[in-house]
Amino acid sequence: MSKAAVLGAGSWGTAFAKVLADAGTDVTMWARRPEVAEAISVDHQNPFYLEGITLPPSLKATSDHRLALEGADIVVLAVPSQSLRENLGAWTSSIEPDSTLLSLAKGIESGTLMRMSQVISQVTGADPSRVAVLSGPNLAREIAAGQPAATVIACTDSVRAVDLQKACATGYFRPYTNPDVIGCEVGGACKNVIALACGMASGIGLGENTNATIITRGLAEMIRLGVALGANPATLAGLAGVGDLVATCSSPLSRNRTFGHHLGAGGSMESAQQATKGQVAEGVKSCTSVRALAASHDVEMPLTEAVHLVCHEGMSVPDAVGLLLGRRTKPE
Ligand SMILES: NC(=O)c1ccc[n+]([C@@H]2O[C@H](COP(=O)([O-])OP(=O)(O)OC[C@H]3O[C@@H](n4cnc5c(N)ncnc54)[C@H](O)[C@@H]3O)[C@@H](O)[C@H]2O)c1
Ligand SMILES: O=P(O)(O)OC[C@H](O)CO
Repeated sequence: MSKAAVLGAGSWGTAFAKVLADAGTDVTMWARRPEVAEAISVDHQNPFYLEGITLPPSLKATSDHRLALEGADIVVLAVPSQSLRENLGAWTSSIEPDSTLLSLAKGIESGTLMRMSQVISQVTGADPSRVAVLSGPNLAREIAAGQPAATVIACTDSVRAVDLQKACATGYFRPYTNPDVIGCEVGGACKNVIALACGMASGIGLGENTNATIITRGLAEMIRLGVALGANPATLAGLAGVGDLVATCSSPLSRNRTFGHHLGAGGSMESAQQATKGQVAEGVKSCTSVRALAASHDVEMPLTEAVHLVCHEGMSVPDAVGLLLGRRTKPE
């Protein structure tokens, strides 16, 4: 039986730990706060992030990362992108030498413009073949409630990908393997930015035509960037691209969409942060890093640019809409 450490006990870390436990994997979670670890181990609940969900009694949690990592052959990294490097620095010496490192985070690191798998290899020294990424239309609360969904596990080492697939396949969660790590990471990071744009549009009262237009043109941006970085465009036509875009851009459960909606409705960055209940809306920081990554590869990403201008340079949402619609016309 595989032994997994899930490092991070927020919404997705908790929901994915439940998936692993339901699949028969031995799981120990690490939570930053001891009270979160205690609620998971003793009450089989995580009321801080997934209120009302009962967790499997077999799921254990600790606030000591060394205990979680002891003997783990799967290490699941479930903290926000911008905190991964710092957290990994503290965890690296306790990670088992040949374990597989699975990233759940969907973002691009500010400043370095690195994908999460690159950060993981750089900080831990792990060969890239040991690093995997999980990404797809996976809103945590729906998965935790056992609603059927699929996902992609990307790893250049197909044996590790299949081992991970076995460790998390359940009657409600269907993982597909894919060797395209870059495509999965680009899809996961970019869809959050596009979901912010969809939320902004709904916040100013725009309807489904606008939503569909943003999703479709957002996909075009994502594919342009992915191809420039070496991704297979077919990955972005799959669960980790279109699939995740549709789920995140359409659901009120999405923190990114909710954040954007509050900005569109006239709220401040601070009130939008409160609306997401302190949980991470990765696109707010990643819009700037994705924009910079695109610029460094001469890739045009006008929606990403507009989201950056609204979030970080004080542009109003109506002005951003005007900017986008005022661009020169061109073939599709
Ligand atoms: N929630 C979802 O539906 C979902 C689904 C798929 C992927 N993801 C991705 O998974 C990653 C984690 O998301 P989440 O939903 O679990 O986030 P969250 O905000 O719900 O929880 C974040 C967790 O990381 C911990 N943490 C450790 N160091 C931290 C730091 N320096 N700053 C902030 N938190 C820190 C927090 O204590 C918390 O347990 C993100 O990249 C997100 O995009 C989320
Ligand atoms: O709540 P969001 O916007 O972070 O999106 C959650 C997941 O990434 C959906 O797949």
